[in-house]
Amino acid sequence: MTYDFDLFVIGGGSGGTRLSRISASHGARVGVAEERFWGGTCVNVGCVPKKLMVQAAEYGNWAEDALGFGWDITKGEHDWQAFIAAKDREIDRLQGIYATMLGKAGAKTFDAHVSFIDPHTLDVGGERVTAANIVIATGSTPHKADIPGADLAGITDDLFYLPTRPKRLVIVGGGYSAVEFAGIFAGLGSDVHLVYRQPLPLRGFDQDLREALAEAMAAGAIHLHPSVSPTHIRATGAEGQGRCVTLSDGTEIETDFVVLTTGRVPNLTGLNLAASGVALNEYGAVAVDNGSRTNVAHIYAIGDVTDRLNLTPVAIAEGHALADTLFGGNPREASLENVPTAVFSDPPLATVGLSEEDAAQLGAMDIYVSRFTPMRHTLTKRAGRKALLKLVVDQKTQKVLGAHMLGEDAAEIMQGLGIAVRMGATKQDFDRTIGIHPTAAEEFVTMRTRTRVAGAADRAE
Ligand SMILES: Cc1cc2nc3c(=O)[nH]c(=O)nc-3n(C[C@H](O)[C@H](O)[C@H](O)COP(=O)(O)OP(=O)(O)OC[C@H]3O[C@@H](n4cnc5c(N)ncnc54)[C@H](O)[C@@H]3O)c2cc1C
Ligand SMILES: NC(=O)c1ccc[n+]([C@@H]2O[C@H](COP(=O)([O-])OP(=O)(O)OC[C@H]3O[C@@H](n4cnc5c(N)ncnc54)[C@H](O)[C@@H]3O)[C@@H](O)[C@H]2O)c1
Repeated sequence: MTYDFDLFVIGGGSGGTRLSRISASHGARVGVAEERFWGGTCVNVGCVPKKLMVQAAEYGNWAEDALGFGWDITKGEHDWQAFIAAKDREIDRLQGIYATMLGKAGAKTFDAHVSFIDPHTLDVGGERVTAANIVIATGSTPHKADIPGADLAGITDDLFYLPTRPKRLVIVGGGYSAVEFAGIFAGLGSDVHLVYRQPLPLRGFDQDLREALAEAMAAGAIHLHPSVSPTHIRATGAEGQGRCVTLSDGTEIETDFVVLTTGRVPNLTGLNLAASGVALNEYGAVAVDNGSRTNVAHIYAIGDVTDRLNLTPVAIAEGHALADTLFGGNPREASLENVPTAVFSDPPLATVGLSEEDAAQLGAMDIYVSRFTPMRHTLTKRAGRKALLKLVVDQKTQKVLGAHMLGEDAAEIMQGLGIAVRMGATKQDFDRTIGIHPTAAEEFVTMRTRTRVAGAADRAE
Protein backbone atom coordinates (compact mmCIF):
# COMPACT_ATOMS: atom_id res chain seq x y z
CA MET A 1 0.00 0.00 0.00
CA THR A 2 1.42 3.43 -0.89
CA TYR A 3 0.25 6.51 0.92
CA ASP A 4 0.13 10.17 -0.13
CA PHE A 5 2.35 11.08 2.85
CA ASP A 6 4.76 9.34 5.22
CA LEU A 7 3.37 11.59 7.94
CA PHE A 8 0.28 13.75 8.23
CA VAL A 9 0.08 16.17 11.17
CA ILE A 10 -3.29 17.53 12.29
CA GLY A 11 -2.71 20.95 13.83
CA GLY A 12 -0.09 23.62 13.10
CA GLY A 13 0.54 24.75 16.69
CA SER A 14 3.63 24.48 18.90
CA GLY A 15 3.92 20.68 18.75
CA GLY A 16 2.64 20.12 15.20
CA THR A 17 4.93 22.65 13.51
CA ARG A 18 8.08 21.36 15.24
CA LEU A 19 7.19 17.75 14.44
CA SER A 20 6.43 18.59 10.77
CA ARG A 21 9.56 20.66 10.22
CA ILE A 22 11.97 18.15 11.77
CA SER A 23 10.31 15.17 10.07
CA ALA A 24 10.58 16.91 6.69
CA SER A 25 14.22 17.75 7.39
CA HIS A 26 14.82 14.03 8.08
CA GLY A 27 13.51 13.37 4.55
CA ALA A 28 9.91 12.31 5.26
CA ARG A 29 7.06 13.32 2.92
CA VAL A 30 5.04 15.47 5.34
CA GLY A 31 1.60 17.05 5.15
CA VAL A 32 0.37 19.38 7.91
CA ALA A 33 -3.00 21.12 8.24
CA GLU A 34 -4.07 24.09 10.33
CA GLU A 35 -7.68 25.24 10.46
CA ARG A 36 -7.36 28.54 12.33
CA PHE A 37 -3.95 30.12 12.79
CA TRP A 38 -0.41 28.87 12.10
CA GLY A 39 1.61 28.77 15.32
CA GLY A 40 -1.48 27.70 17.30
CA THR A 41 -2.53 28.86 20.73
CA CYS A 42 0.89 29.98 21.96
CA VAL A 43 1.63 32.33 19.08
CA ASN A 44 -1.88 33.70 18.58
CA VAL A 45 -3.85 33.64 21.84
CA GLY A 46 -1.39 32.33 24.42
CA CYS A 47 2.22 32.76 25.53
CA VAL A 48 3.36 35.36 23.00
CA PRO A 49 0.59 38.00 23.03
CA LYS A 50 0.15 37.35 26.77
CA LYS A 51 3.82 38.14 27.43
CA LEU A 52 3.56 41.31 25.32
CA MET A 53 0.61 42.31 27.50
CA VAL A 54 2.62 41.60 30.65
CA GLN A 55 5.33 43.88 29.29
CA ALA A 56 2.76 46.58 28.41
CA ALA A 57 1.56 46.52 32.01
CA GLU A 58 5.12 46.66 33.39
CA TYR A 59 5.82 50.00 31.72
CA GLY A 60 3.01 51.65 33.67
CA ASN A 61 4.39 50.37 36.95
CA TRP A 62 7.93 51.37 36.02
CA ALA A 63 6.74 54.89 35.16
CA GLU A 64 5.56 55.19 38.77
CA ASP A 65 8.68 53.48 40.15
CA ALA A 66 10.92 55.95 38.28
CA LEU A 67 9.94 58.73 40.67
CA GLY A 68 11.86 56.96 43.44
CA PHE A 69 14.98 57.22 41.28
CA GLY A 70 14.60 60.95 40.69
CA TRP A 71 12.80 60.86 37.36
CA ASP A 72 10.03 63.39 36.85
CA ILE A 73 7.76 61.14 34.78
CA THR A 74 4.02 61.57 34.74
CA LYS A 75 2.18 58.36 34.06
CA GLY A 76 -0.47 59.03 31.46
CA GLU A 77 -3.28 56.82 30.13
CA HIS A 78 -2.53 53.57 28.35
CA ASP A 79 -3.54 53.56 24.66
CA TRP A 80 -5.14 50.12 24.33
CA GLN A 81 -5.91 50.38 20.61
CA ALA A 82 -2.32 51.40 19.76
CA PHE A 83 -0.95 48.51 21.80
CA ILE A 84 -3.35 45.93 20.30
CA ALA A 85 -2.48 47.13 16.77
CA ALA A 86 1.27 46.74 17.52
CA LYS A 87 0.65 43.32 19.06
CA ASP A 88 -1.41 42.22 16.04
CA ARG A 89 1.36 43.27 13.62
CA GLU A 90 3.87 41.15 15.55
CA ILE A 91 1.51 38.14 15.67
CA ASP A 92 0.86 38.43 11.90
CA ARG A 93 4.62 38.46 11.33
CA LEU A 94 5.10 35.35 13.46
CA GLN A 95 2.21 33.51 11.76
CA GLY A 96 3.85 34.17 8.40
CA ILE A 97 7.20 32.88 9.68
CA TYR A 98 5.61 29.63 10.89
CA ALA A 99 3.87 28.90 7.58
CA THR A 100 6.95 29.83 5.51
CA MET A 101 9.30 27.81 7.71
CA LEU A 102 7.23 24.67 7.12
CA GLY A 103 7.20 25.20 3.35
CA LYS A 104 10.97 25.80 3.32
CA ALA A 105 11.55 22.57 5.25
CA GLY A 106 9.64 20.73 2.52
CA ALA A 107 6.34 20.03 4.32
CA LYS A 108 3.13 20.52 2.35
CA THR A 109 0.80 22.88 4.23
CA PHE A 110 -3.01 22.89 4.12
CA ASP A 111 -5.18 25.71 5.48
CA ALA A 112 -7.99 23.33 6.35
CA HIS A 113 -9.97 21.45 8.97
CA VAL A 114 -9.12 17.75 9.19
CA SER A 115 -11.30 14.80 10.18
CA PHE A 116 -10.74 11.05 10.10
CA ILE A 117 -12.39 8.91 7.40
CA ASP A 118 -10.60 5.71 8.49
CA PRO A 119 -7.35 5.00 10.40
CA HIS A 120 -5.17 5.86 7.36
CA THR A 121 -7.47 8.28 5.49
CA LEU A 122 -8.25 11.90 6.32
CA ASP A 123 -10.66 14.48 5.00
CA VAL A 124 -8.49 17.60 4.64
CA GLY A 125 -10.81 20.47 3.79
CA GLY A 126 -12.83 18.20 1.47
CA GLU A 127 -9.78 16.45 -0.06
CA ARG A 128 -9.12 12.73 0.66
CA VAL A 129 -5.56 12.24 1.87
CA THR A 130 -3.84 9.04 3.01
CA ALA A 131 -0.83 8.78 5.32
CA ALA A 132 1.35 5.98 6.71
CA ASN A 133 1.60 7.79 10.07
CA ILE A 134 -0.82 10.33 11.53
CA VAL A 135 -0.24 12.65 14.49
CA ILE A 136 -3.01 14.39 16.38
CA ALA A 137 -1.66 17.77 17.53
CA THR A 138 -4.93 19.66 17.86
CA GLY A 139 -4.26 21.34 21.22
CA SER A 140 -6.90 22.38 23.72
CA THR A 141 -9.77 24.85 23.90
CA PRO A 142 -11.09 26.97 26.78
CA HIS A 143 -13.72 25.31 28.93
CA LYS A 144 -16.35 27.60 30.45
CA ALA A 145 -17.54 26.50 33.89
CA ASP A 146 -21.23 25.64 33.97
CA ILE A 147 -22.50 28.82 35.63
CA PRO A 148 -25.91 30.35 34.86
CA GLY A 149 -25.18 33.29 32.56
CA ALA A 150 -21.83 31.89 31.39
CA ASP A 151 -22.75 32.94 27.82
CA LEU A 152 -22.43 36.57 29.03
CA ALA A 153 -18.78 35.94 29.92
CA GLY A 154 -15.75 35.75 27.65
CA ILE A 155 -12.79 33.36 27.37
CA THR A 156 -9.09 34.16 27.37
CA ASP A 157 -9.02 34.33 23.53
CA ASP A 158 -11.35 37.36 23.75
CA LEU A 159 -8.97 39.34 25.96
CA PHE A 160 -6.52 39.68 23.06
CA TYR A 161 -9.06 41.36 20.77
CA LEU A 162 -11.23 43.56 23.02
CA PRO A 163 -12.03 46.83 21.19
CA THR A 164 -11.47 48.78 24.42
CA ARG A 165 -9.88 47.89 27.74
CA PRO A 166 -12.57 47.18 30.33
CA LYS A 167 -12.29 49.64 33.20
CA ARG A 168 -13.68 46.95 35.51
CA LEU A 169 -12.96 43.24 35.04
CA VAL A 170 -13.99 40.07 36.89
CA ILE A 171 -11.76 37.03 36.36
CA VAL A 172 -13.08 33.64 37.47
CA GLY A 173 -10.48 30.92 38.14
CA GLY A 174 -7.30 30.52 40.13
CA GLY A 175 -4.97 28.95 37.55
CA TYR A 176 -2.14 30.28 35.40
CA SER A 177 -4.34 32.40 33.13
CA ALA A 178 -6.40 33.89 35.95
CA VAL A 179 -3.46 35.32 37.88
CA GLU A 180 -1.59 36.37 34.73
CA PHE A 181 -4.52 38.39 33.34
CA ALA A 182 -5.26 39.83 36.79
CA GLY A 183 -1.74 41.30 36.85
CA ILE A 184 -1.96 42.51 33.27
CA PHE A 185 -5.26 44.35 33.54
CA ALA A 186 -4.54 45.76 37.00
CA GLY A 187 -1.20 47.02 35.65
CA LEU A 188 -2.95 48.69 32.71
CA GLY A 189 -5.29 50.48 35.10
CA SER A 190 -8.40 48.29 35.31
CA ASP A 191 -10.19 47.53 38.55
CA VAL A 192 -9.78 43.75 38.79
CA HIS A 193 -11.68 41.21 40.89
CA LEU A 194 -10.26 37.67 41.03
CA VAL A 195 -12.71 34.95 42.07
CA TYR A 196 -11.40 31.47 42.91
CA ARG A 197 -12.62 28.36 44.70
CA GLN A 198 -9.53 27.51 46.74
CA PRO A 199 -8.23 29.50 49.72
CA LEU A 200 -5.20 30.39 47.55
CA PRO A 201 -4.61 30.64 43.79
CA LEU A 202 -2.40 28.22 41.79
CA ARG A 203 -3.33 24.87 43.27
CA GLY A 204 -0.43 22.42 43.00
CA PHE A 205 2.29 25.07 43.36
CA ASP A 206 4.36 25.41 46.53
CA GLN A 207 2.26 26.79 49.40
CA ASP A 208 4.76 29.56 50.29
CA LEU A 209 4.69 30.78 46.67
CA ARG A 210 0.90 30.73 46.60
CA GLU A 211 0.66 32.73 49.84
CA ALA A 212 3.30 35.23 48.72
CA LEU A 213 1.53 35.74 45.39
CA ALA A 214 -1.86 36.31 47.05
CA GLU A 215 -0.24 38.85 49.39
CA ALA A 216 1.44 40.67 46.49
CA MET A 217 -1.73 40.72 44.37
CA ALA A 218 -3.74 42.17 47.25
CA ALA A 219 -1.05 44.83 47.80
CA GLY A 220 -1.21 45.54 44.06
CA ALA A 221 -4.90 46.49 44.48
CA ILE A 222 -6.38 43.33 42.94
CA HIS A 223 -9.58 42.44 44.81
CA LEU A 224 -9.23 38.80 45.84
CA HIS A 225 -12.30 36.61 46.46
CA PRO A 226 -10.88 33.31 47.76
CA SER A 227 -12.94 30.21 48.62
CA VAL A 228 -16.01 31.31 46.64
CA SER A 229 -17.62 30.50 43.30
CA PRO A 230 -19.79 32.63 41.07
CA THR A 231 -23.42 31.51 41.28
CA HIS A 232 -24.67 33.53 38.31
CA ILE A 233 -23.85 36.27 35.87
CA ARG A 234 -26.43 38.72 34.54
CA ALA A 235 -26.52 41.64 32.14
CA THR A 236 -27.08 45.14 33.59
CA GLY A 237 -27.61 48.68 32.32
CA ALA A 238 -30.09 50.10 29.83
CA GLU A 239 -28.44 48.39 26.86
CA GLY A 240 -27.43 45.26 28.77
CA GLN A 241 -23.72 46.00 28.21
CA GLY A 242 -22.77 45.85 31.90
CA ARG A 243 -22.39 42.66 33.93
CA CYS A 244 -23.16 41.70 37.50
CA VAL A 245 -21.53 38.62 39.04
CA THR A 246 -23.09 37.10 42.16
CA LEU A 247 -20.77 35.03 44.34
CA SER A 248 -21.56 32.10 46.64
CA ASP A 249 -20.94 34.35 49.70
CA GLY A 250 -23.66 36.74 48.46
CA THR A 251 -21.28 39.43 47.17
CA GLU A 252 -22.42 41.17 43.96
CA ILE A 253 -19.79 42.68 41.68
CA GLU A 254 -20.79 45.22 39.03
CA THR A 255 -18.35 45.09 36.15
CA ASP A 256 -17.75 45.76 32.44
CA PHE A 257 -16.40 42.34 31.42
CA VAL A 258 -16.31 38.85 32.91
CA VAL A 259 -13.80 36.24 31.78
CA LEU A 260 -14.01 32.59 32.75
CA THR A 261 -10.51 31.11 32.97
CA THR A 262 -11.87 27.85 34.30
CA GLY A 263 -9.56 25.47 32.48
CA ARG A 264 -9.08 23.99 29.03
CA VAL A 265 -10.13 20.69 27.45
CA PRO A 266 -8.49 18.61 24.69
CA ASN A 267 -9.62 19.85 21.28
CA LEU A 268 -11.27 16.95 19.43
CA THR A 269 -13.99 19.05 17.79
CA GLY A 270 -15.09 17.71 14.41
CA LEU A 271 -12.17 15.25 14.29
CA ASN A 272 -14.42 12.20 13.92
CA LEU A 273 -11.98 10.36 16.17
CA ALA A 274 -14.25 7.30 16.30
CA ALA A 275 -13.29 6.51 12.69
CA SER A 276 -9.63 6.25 13.73
CA GLY A 277 -10.13 3.75 16.55
CA VAL A 278 -8.02 5.93 18.88
CA ALA A 279 -8.96 5.64 22.58
CA LEU A 280 -9.32 8.46 25.09
CA ASN A 281 -8.27 8.31 28.74
CA GLU A 282 -10.67 8.77 31.66
CA TYR A 283 -10.28 12.58 31.45
CA GLY A 284 -11.21 12.80 27.78
CA ALA A 285 -7.65 13.34 26.50
CA VAL A 286 -6.03 11.17 23.82
CA ALA A 287 -4.39 8.29 25.73
CA VAL A 288 -0.69 7.93 24.89
CA ASP A 289 2.41 6.23 26.29
CA ASN A 290 5.71 8.04 26.97
CA GLY A 291 6.55 7.78 23.26
CA SER A 292 3.30 9.62 22.32
CA ARG A 293 1.88 6.36 20.83
CA THR A 294 -1.89 5.86 20.94
CA ASN A 295 -3.56 2.43 20.98
CA VAL A 296 -3.51 2.45 17.14
CA ALA A 297 -0.03 1.47 15.95
CA HIS A 298 0.55 4.24 13.37
CA ILE A 299 -1.35 7.07 15.11
CA TYR A 300 0.33 9.33 17.67
CA ALA A 301 -0.69 12.38 19.71
CA ILE A 302 1.40 15.22 21.16
CA GLY A 303 0.85 18.43 23.13
CA ASP A 304 -2.23 19.68 24.97
CA VAL A 305 -4.59 17.16 23.32
CA THR A 306 -2.89 14.52 25.50
CA ASP A 307 -3.24 16.69 28.65
CA ARG A 308 0.13 15.74 30.14
CA LEU A 309 1.97 19.01 30.90
CA ASN A 310 0.21 21.70 28.91
CA LEU A 311 3.14 23.96 28.09
CA THR A 312 4.60 25.03 24.76
CA PRO A 313 8.15 23.73 25.30
CA VAL A 314 6.67 20.37 26.30
CA ALA A 315 4.59 20.11 23.09
CA ILE A 316 7.72 21.09 21.12
CA ALA A 317 9.87 18.50 22.92
CA GLU A 318 7.28 15.77 22.30
CA GLY A 319 7.05 16.70 18.61
CA HIS A 320 10.82 16.80 18.14
CA ALA A 321 11.35 13.46 19.91
CA LEU A 322 8.66 11.83 17.76
CA ALA A 323 10.19 13.18 14.52
CA ASP A 324 13.61 11.81 15.54
CA THR A 325 12.03 8.47 16.48
CA LEU A 326 9.99 8.00 13.30
CA PHE A 327 12.35 9.42 10.67
CA GLY A 328 15.70 10.36 12.27
CA GLY A 329 16.96 6.93 13.27
CA ASN A 330 17.13 8.17 16.86
CA PRO A 331 14.30 6.64 18.91
CA ARG A 332 13.78 8.70 22.05
CA GLU A 333 11.16 10.03 24.44
CA ALA A 334 10.78 13.57 25.76
CA SER A 335 11.40 13.59 29.51
CA LEU A 336 8.70 15.35 31.52
CA GLU A 337 10.67 15.18 34.77
CA ASN A 338 11.66 18.43 36.48
CA VAL A 339 10.12 20.66 33.81
CA PRO A 340 10.63 24.28 34.89
CA THR A 341 7.59 26.52 34.57
CA ALA A 342 6.76 30.17 35.16
CA VAL A 343 3.61 32.10 35.86
CA PHE A 344 3.77 35.63 34.46
CA SER A 345 1.75 37.14 37.26
CA ASP A 346 2.75 40.45 38.87
CA PRO A 347 5.19 39.73 40.42
CA PRO A 348 6.00 36.64 38.39
CA LEU A 349 6.85 33.30 39.90
CA ALA A 350 8.74 30.29 38.65
CA THR A 351 9.44 26.83 39.87
CA VAL A 352 11.25 23.60 39.09
CA GLY A 353 10.91 20.25 40.82
CA LEU A 354 8.88 19.43 43.88
CA SER A 355 6.90 21.72 46.16
CA GLU A 356 7.58 21.39 49.89
CA GLU A 357 4.22 19.65 50.28
CA ASP A 358 4.93 17.02 47.59
CA ALA A 359 8.53 16.47 48.68
CA ALA A 360 7.47 15.99 52.31
CA GLN A 361 5.57 12.86 51.22
CA LEU A 362 8.92 11.29 50.29
CA GLY A 363 10.80 11.83 53.55
CA ALA A 364 12.62 14.43 55.59
CA MET A 365 13.37 17.66 53.74
CA ASP A 366 15.53 20.65 54.69
CA ILE A 367 13.67 23.80 53.72
CA TYR A 368 15.45 27.08 53.03
CA VAL A 369 13.34 30.20 52.57
CA SER A 370 14.44 33.78 52.06
CA ARG A 371 12.10 36.80 51.83
CA PHE A 372 13.46 40.24 51.19
CA THR A 373 12.80 43.53 49.45
CA PRO A 374 14.83 43.63 46.20
CA MET A 375 17.21 46.58 45.92
CA ARG A 376 15.11 48.41 43.31
CA HIS A 377 12.12 48.58 45.60
CA THR A 378 14.03 49.95 48.57
CA LEU A 379 13.83 53.21 46.59
CA THR A 380 10.48 52.82 44.82
CA LYS A 381 8.65 51.84 48.03
CA ARG A 382 6.13 50.01 45.84
CA ALA A 383 3.95 47.76 48.02
CA GLY A 384 3.89 43.98 47.60
CA ARG A 385 7.29 43.63 45.90
CA LYS A 386 9.00 41.36 48.44
CA ALA A 387 10.77 38.48 46.70
CA LEU A 388 10.63 34.90 47.95
CA LEU A 389 13.32 32.34 47.16
CA LYS A 390 13.07 28.78 48.38
CA LEU A 391 14.96 25.49 48.15
CA VAL A 392 13.59 22.07 49.06
CA VAL A 393 16.49 19.74 49.87
CA ASP A 394 16.36 15.99 50.52
CA GLN A 395 17.87 15.60 53.98
CA LYS A 396 19.43 12.22 53.23
CA THR A 397 21.04 12.88 49.83
CA GLN A 398 21.21 16.69 50.09
CA LYS A 399 19.88 16.85 46.52
CA VAL A 400 17.90 19.97 45.69
CA LEU A 401 14.49 18.55 44.76
CA GLY A 402 12.70 21.85 44.30
CA ALA A 403 13.58 25.49 43.62
CA HIS A 404 10.93 28.19 43.79
CA MET A 405 10.93 31.92 43.34
CA LEU A 406 8.45 34.77 43.40
CA GLY A 407 9.87 38.07 42.26
CA GLU A 408 11.06 40.05 39.25
CA ASP A 409 12.94 37.97 36.65
CA ALA A 410 11.89 34.71 38.33
CA ALA A 411 11.30 33.05 34.95
CA GLU A 412 14.71 34.10 33.58
CA ILE A 413 16.44 32.89 36.75
CA MET A 414 14.62 29.55 36.97
CA GLN A 415 15.71 28.43 33.49
CA GLY A 416 19.32 28.08 34.69
CA LEU A 417 18.37 26.50 38.01
CA GLY A 418 16.32 23.97 36.03
CA ILE A 419 19.57 22.59 34.58
CA ALA A 420 21.13 22.26 38.05
CA VAL A 421 18.08 20.48 39.49
CA ARG A 422 17.83 18.15 36.47
CA MET A 423 21.51 17.27 36.89
CA GLY A 424 20.90 16.34 40.52
CA ALA A 425 22.83 19.23 42.11
CA THR A 426 23.13 19.08 45.91
CA LYS A 427 22.74 21.93 48.37
CA GLN A 428 26.54 21.83 48.76
CA ASP A 429 26.91 22.37 44.97
CA PHE A 430 24.71 25.45 45.35
CA ASP A 431 26.76 26.61 48.37
CA ARG A 432 30.05 26.18 46.49
CA THR A 433 28.81 28.39 43.66
CA ILE A 434 29.85 32.01 44.08
CA GLY A 435 27.02 34.52 43.79
CA ILE A 436 26.63 37.37 41.29
CA HIS A 437 26.38 40.57 43.30
CA PRO A 438 24.19 42.52 43.64
CA THR A 439 21.30 40.40 42.39
CA ALA A 440 18.23 38.80 43.90
CA ALA A 441 19.26 35.44 42.42
CA GLU A 442 22.48 35.28 44.47
CA GLU A 443 20.29 34.37 47.43
CA PHE A 444 19.90 30.90 45.87
CA VAL A 445 23.61 30.25 46.58
CA THR A 446 23.88 32.08 49.89
CA MET A 447 21.04 30.58 51.96
CA ARG A 448 23.04 28.97 54.78
CA THR A 449 20.54 28.68 57.62
CA ARG A 450 17.84 26.05 57.35
CA THR A 451 14.40 27.57 57.87
CA ARG A 452 12.70 24.35 58.93
CA VAL A 453 12.49 20.60 58.41
CA ALA A 454 9.51 19.12 56.58
CA GLY A 455 8.41 15.55 56.03
CA ALA A 456 9.00 12.32 57.92
CA ALA A 457 11.68 13.51 60.37
CA ASP A 458 9.54 16.50 61.19
CA ARG A 459 6.63 14.22 61.99
CA ALA A 460 8.85 11.89 64.07
CA GLU A 461 10.16 14.74 66.22
C1 LIG B 1 -3.70 32.36 27.62
C2 LIG B 1 -2.64 31.30 27.53
C3 LIG B 1 -1.34 31.60 27.87
C4 LIG B 1 -0.36 30.62 27.80
N1 LIG B 1 0.91 30.97 28.17
C5 LIG B 1 1.89 30.03 28.12
C6 LIG B 1 3.22 30.37 28.48
O1 LIG B 1 3.52 31.51 28.86
N2 LIG B 1 4.16 29.41 28.40
C7 LIG B 1 3.88 28.13 27.98
O2 LIG B 1 4.78 27.30 27.92
N3 LIG B 1 2.61 27.78 27.65
C8 LIG B 1 1.62 28.70 27.70
N4 LIG B 1 0.35 28.36 27.34
C9 LIG B 1 0.07 26.97 26.92
C10 LIG B 1 0.48 26.75 25.46
O3 LIG B 1 -0.12 27.73 24.63
C11 LIG B 1 0.05 25.35 25.01
O4 LIG B 1 0.55 24.40 25.92
C12 LIG B 1 0.59 25.04 23.62
O5 LIG B 1 0.12 25.96 22.66
C13 LIG B 1 0.18 23.61 23.20
O6 LIG B 1 0.65 23.34 21.91
P1 LIG B 1 -0.12 22.28 20.97
O7 LIG B 1 0.71 22.14 19.76
O8 LIG B 1 -0.46 21.09 21.75
O9 LIG B 1 -1.50 22.98 20.63
P2 LIG B 1 -1.84 24.38 19.93
O10 LIG B 1 -0.69 25.31 19.97
O11 LIG B 1 -3.10 24.83 20.53
O12 LIG B 1 -2.06 23.98 18.40
C14 LIG B 1 -3.12 23.17 17.97
C15 LIG B 1 -3.55 23.67 16.61
O13 LIG B 1 -4.38 22.68 16.00
C16 LIG B 1 -5.38 23.33 15.23
N5 LIG B 1 -6.47 22.37 15.03
C17 LIG B 1 -7.28 21.85 15.98
N6 LIG B 1 -8.14 20.94 15.43
C18 LIG B 1 -7.84 20.89 14.10
C19 LIG B 1 -8.37 20.14 13.02
N7 LIG B 1 -9.33 19.24 13.20
N8 LIG B 1 -7.86 20.36 11.78
C20 LIG B 1 -6.85 21.26 11.59
N9 LIG B 1 -6.31 21.99 12.59
C21 LIG B 1 -6.79 21.81 13.84
C22 LIG B 1 -5.76 24.53 16.09
O14 LIG B 1 -6.35 25.55 15.32
C23 LIG B 1 -4.40 24.94 16.67
O15 LIG B 1 -3.77 25.96 15.92
C24 LIG B 1 -0.67 29.32 27.38
C25 LIG B 1 -1.98 29.01 27.01
C26 LIG B 1 -2.96 29.98 27.08
C27 LIG B 1 -4.36 29.65 26.68
N1 LIG C 1 2.70 30.74 31.95
C1 LIG C 1 2.30 29.59 31.41
O1 LIG C 1 3.10 28.70 31.12
C2 LIG C 1 0.83 29.36 31.14
C3 LIG C 1 -0.08 30.40 31.11
C4 LIG C 1 -1.43 30.13 30.86
C5 LIG C 1 -1.83 28.82 30.64
N2 LIG C 1 -0.90 27.82 30.66
C6 LIG C 1 -1.29 26.40 30.45
O2 LIG C 1 -2.63 26.32 30.08
C7 LIG C 1 -3.37 25.58 31.05
C8 LIG C 1 -4.74 26.16 31.19
O3 LIG C 1 -4.67 27.37 31.94
P1 LIG C 1 -5.94 27.97 32.66
O4 LIG C 1 -5.48 29.01 33.60
O5 LIG C 1 -6.92 28.32 31.60
O6 LIG C 1 -6.56 26.72 33.43
P2 LIG C 1 -6.09 25.95 34.74
O7 LIG C 1 -6.54 24.56 34.54
O8 LIG C 1 -4.67 26.21 35.07
O9 LIG C 1 -6.98 26.64 35.88
C9 LIG C 1 -8.36 26.53 35.87
C10 LIG C 1 -8.92 27.20 37.13
O10 LIG C 1 -10.34 27.24 37.02
C11 LIG C 1 -10.90 26.81 38.25
N3 LIG C 1 -12.23 26.25 37.97
C12 LIG C 1 -12.52 25.16 37.23
N4 LIG C 1 -13.85 24.96 37.21
C13 LIG C 1 -14.41 25.95 37.95
C14 LIG C 1 -15.74 26.28 38.33
N5 LIG C 1 -16.76 25.53 37.95
N6 LIG C 1 -15.95 27.37 39.09
C15 LIG C 1 -14.90 28.12 39.51
N7 LIG C 1 -13.61 27.86 39.19
C16 LIG C 1 -13.38 26.79 38.43
C17 LIG C 1 -9.90 25.80 38.80
O11 LIG C 1 -10.06 25.66 40.20
C18 LIG C 1 -8.58 26.45 38.42
O12 LIG C 1 -8.20 27.41 39.37
C19 LIG C 1 -2.51 25.67 32.31
O13 LIG C 1 -2.76 24.61 33.21
C20 LIG C 1 -1.13 25.64 31.75
O14 LIG C 1 -0.77 24.30 31.51
C21 LIG C 1 0.41 28.06 30.91
